[in-house]
Amino acid sequence: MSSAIINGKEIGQEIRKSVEKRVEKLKEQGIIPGLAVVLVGENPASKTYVANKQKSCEAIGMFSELIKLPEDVTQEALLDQIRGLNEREDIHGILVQLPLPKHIDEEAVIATISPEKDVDGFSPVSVGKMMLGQDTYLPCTPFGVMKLLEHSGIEVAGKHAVIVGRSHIVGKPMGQLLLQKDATVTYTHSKTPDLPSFTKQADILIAAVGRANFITKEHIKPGAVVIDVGINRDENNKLCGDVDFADVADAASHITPVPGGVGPMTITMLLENTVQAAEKKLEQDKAEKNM
Ligand SMILES: Nc1nc(=O)c2c([nH]1)NC[C@@H]1CN(c3ccc(C(=O)N[C@@H](CCC(=O)O)C(=O)O)cc3)C=[N+]21
Repeated sequence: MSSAIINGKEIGQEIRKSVEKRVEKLKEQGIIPGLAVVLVGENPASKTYVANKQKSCEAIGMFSELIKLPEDVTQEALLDQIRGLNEREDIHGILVQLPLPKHIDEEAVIATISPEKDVDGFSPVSVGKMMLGQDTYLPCTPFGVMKLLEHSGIEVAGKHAVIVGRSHIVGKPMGQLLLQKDATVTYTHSKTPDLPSFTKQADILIAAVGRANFITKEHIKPGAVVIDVGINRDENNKLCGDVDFADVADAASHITPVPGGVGPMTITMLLENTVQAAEKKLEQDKAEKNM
């Protein structure tokens, strides 16, 4: 069997074009969508990601501001920064780059982001609304995976989706979004015995374990759709996913590469969420003026 490679870069570009049109519309009404990115410390990977996010914002005419704080910033100073951003009229979305240094209470930081500006979809309010199927910002990576499936013409309803990994930011919400589209969902994780016996039942397999080349063809049912959310470095420091692409590619019907699969979609959905935040704020401001 030969598999179709799902091109996240291309699909992401296509979506970005339509997001860019919405940015132009907002500009005609005097609004420039603004994203604040808070970066704590000097983690080189975080710096690269943050630079990519800023570049992507600017490429479609959005405004992005980087708030760089030292590694030893206090919890209170960080919370103050976020409270300040919550109040800013020109900032529609706030993203605090994770992970944060160990002395910082990550949960408290995320909970301080105003839900109206939580374009990452990580805050307790956003997560709760997502679980209830209410209107909210969806976490960018799972949201991006849903768009990849949609744009690739892959039906989700009635399929068995197996998620490997249960992180708050990928595995858990990924299962919810698939469930909302009528998939049957199984969660697996590090304590799942005989993992291949579960993954081999997957019509759609989501690999979000954070271990390089962990998923091999022994885990795959022939014809399965394989979505690789991992971003790891192999022994040669080369970027690679959680899926051993060369091993799995022939067995899968569709597969996402790393790089060029899910990663570009994560950033695309961050742009989408930020533009949506700006649109919502404009609508609200208009409604208030008419009262
Ligand atoms: N608050 C927060 N929100 C995040 O969304 C968030 C975060 N913290 N911390 C780190 C992770 C990681 N992440 C990536 C996004 C895009 C690519 C991406 O575009 N990757 C390219 C390759 C980039 C390269 O070449 O290094 C690709 O897969 O093709 C990767 C990683 C967002 N994260």
